[in-house]
Amino acid sequence: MSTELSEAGNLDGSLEQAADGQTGLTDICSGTAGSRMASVAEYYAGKNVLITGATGFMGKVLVEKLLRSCPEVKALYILVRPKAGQSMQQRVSDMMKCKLFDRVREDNPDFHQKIIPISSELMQPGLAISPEDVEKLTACINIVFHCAATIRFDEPLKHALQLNVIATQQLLGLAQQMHHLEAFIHISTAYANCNRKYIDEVIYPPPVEPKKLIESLEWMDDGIVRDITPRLIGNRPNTYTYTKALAEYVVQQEQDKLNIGIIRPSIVGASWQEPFPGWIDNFNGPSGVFIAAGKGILRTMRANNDAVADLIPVDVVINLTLAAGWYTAVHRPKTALVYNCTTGGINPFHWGEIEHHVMSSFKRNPLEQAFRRPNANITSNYLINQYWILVSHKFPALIYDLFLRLSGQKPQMMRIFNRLHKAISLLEYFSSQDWEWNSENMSMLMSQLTSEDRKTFNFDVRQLNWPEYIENYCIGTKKYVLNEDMSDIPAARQHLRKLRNIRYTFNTLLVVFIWRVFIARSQMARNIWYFVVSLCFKFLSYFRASSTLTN
Ligand SMILES: CCCCCCCCCCCCCCCCCCCC(=O)SCCNC(=O)CCNC(=O)[C@H](O)C(C)(C)COP(=O)(O)OP(=O)(O)OC[C@H]1O[C@@H](n2cnc3c(N)ncnc32)[C@H](O)[C@@H]1OP(=O)(O)O
Ligand SMILES: NC(=O)C1=CN([C@@H]2O[C@H](COP(=O)(O)OP(=O)(O)OC[C@H]3O[C@@H](n4cnc5c(N)ncnc54)[C@H](OP(=O)(O)O)[C@@H]3O)[C@@H](O)[C@H]2O)C=CC1
Repeated sequence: MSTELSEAGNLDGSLEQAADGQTGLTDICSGTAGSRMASVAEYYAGKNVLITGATGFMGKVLVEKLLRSCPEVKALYILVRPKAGQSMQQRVSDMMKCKLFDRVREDNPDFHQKIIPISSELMQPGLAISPEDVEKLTACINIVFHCAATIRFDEPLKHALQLNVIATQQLLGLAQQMHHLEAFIHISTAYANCNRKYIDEVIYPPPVEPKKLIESLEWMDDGIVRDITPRLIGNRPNTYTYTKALAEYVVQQEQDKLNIGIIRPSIVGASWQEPFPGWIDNFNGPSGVFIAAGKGILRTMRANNDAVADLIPVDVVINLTLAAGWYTAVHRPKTALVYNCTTGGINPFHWGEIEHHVMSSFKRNPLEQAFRRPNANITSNYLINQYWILVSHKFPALIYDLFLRLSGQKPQMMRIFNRLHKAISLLEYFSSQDWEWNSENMSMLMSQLTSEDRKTFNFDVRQLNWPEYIENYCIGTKKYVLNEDMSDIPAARQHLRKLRNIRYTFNTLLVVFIWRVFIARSQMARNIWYFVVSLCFKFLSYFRASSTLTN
């Protein structure tokens, strides 16, 4: 069945035309030449904006930036579902209380009036939006930002397809009913085509015709789908990148009916400048790795020191997204424009450098209650990594769990390491190789902005100072993810000193113990020991004699 499905996709000649969606930048624009162009904030003034995924990491930053830098925006309609026992209203009200919105709150304490939550479960038919809400949205929305997705790397294919592809199709259907829609901006990922080494700003032919895949998976039970997933995703590492590639194709299919922009960010990290340097609220991507290393839990990971670490700050992605929304609506490109939102080609930084700066930052600003002193190394060698996993992860976990057991507590360290190893194994694909992205459209977009907009919606990553960014990122994980207080840093340093002393004591005891075992069992070890000790004595007496002579 898997072969049939993938072959069906690959043999479909019409798919090959998808790549032809690329058009020269000079002939894509129509309309506004000659007249004074509205600035980005002026464009959003009086507009009704629809956002999916507004409760997520990037969605929240998008909502915040729109409210802060486009204060005349009319309303933000956000699609939200109830979750984890919380109603939609409760979730939105909690979100608005979050620290991220402090600056907006200062500027406009009533900012919440502009946020209009719409109940929606994207996995349901019709996105589970009520008919009244559909009517409201189709009557007033001017621009759509589609951020919602499952970003889990271990998501079962059916689920990932339902959310990342089918929900996108449904949203496109809704968008087509909108009477005043000016632009549809879809957030994809720079890794949608990670099966290629060079990635252009085009939509590549999808690995399979999405419609055929959807029809085929419909009748299969979860077990069959799980079995054929590796064959279907082929040389992509997970269902996430696979379904994001399919989603791009689905979006492109509507380019004749809608003005479309597709944003492809690489690895989205903490904010660079706005609203605060280092803002981050999750463990995804590198953040979890940094935290695990800062806590002294993670000591080794497979990554290529010399590979480019294509991190991109979340505020850069959002600034580019808003600018792309403006450009798409104002210039109405004839085909969907793709923006590779990456740093590697413009201001490259490597995993080896990240390792160095993360470690030194956590030594200066330690996390509270670290398990061990932060000291992580990356290596591209499988065997060396396995060795360090054994010595620096499993062995200490075993000892710590033994200590917990003896003191009547529940052992937990081995379980933590097993989860960490699972997470890391899913990330290593991305940290062990590099890709080259063309990001001409990012430069083109920048050239279209006024100098004022270039400052307000800054996505010029040439200005990014990596060591400073990484320092703020690490501090951000401490402040905003772990909710640790900066005033506790002296205590955290004291804790690290204690850990260092424990390590020295432990190492000394270990050497003495091993030596005692050897001495007790082997005549040769005893001879070596006496030889070394007598050599030391001779050296000491020579040293003493020569220093007495010189005095
Ligand atoms: C050696 C140190 C020096 C550093 C230098 C080297 C650094 C190398 C870093 C390499 C990073 C490479 C990153 C590549 C990313 C590619 C990006 C592609 C871009 C994208 O488009 S999408 C965004 C990326 N998506 C993700 O990152 C999602 C990955 N996560 C998952 O798929 C799942 O969460 C995972 C890892 C399978 C775990 O699943 P599960 O066991 O079911 O756990 P939960 O998700 O429910 O989470 C439970 C609990 O754990 C916390 N958590 C989640 N992830 C991590 C983590 N990586 N580290 C630590 N903790 C983590 C999570 O918040 C939950 O906490 P609760 O308190 O809520 O229970
Ligand atoms: N983070 C990264 O490194 C990168 C992300 N991207 C892309 O950016 C976009 C945003 O990612 P990010 O903010 O990090 O992801 P998050 O996981 O933080 O947010 C996902 C959002 O989607 C919503 N969502 C998920 N499932 C459903 C559902 N069934 N019904 C309604 N809403 C749902 C979530 O809502 P809820 O709160 O209810 O779960 C949440 O608001 C995605 O399209 C992703 O592919 C691209 C490159 C890198």
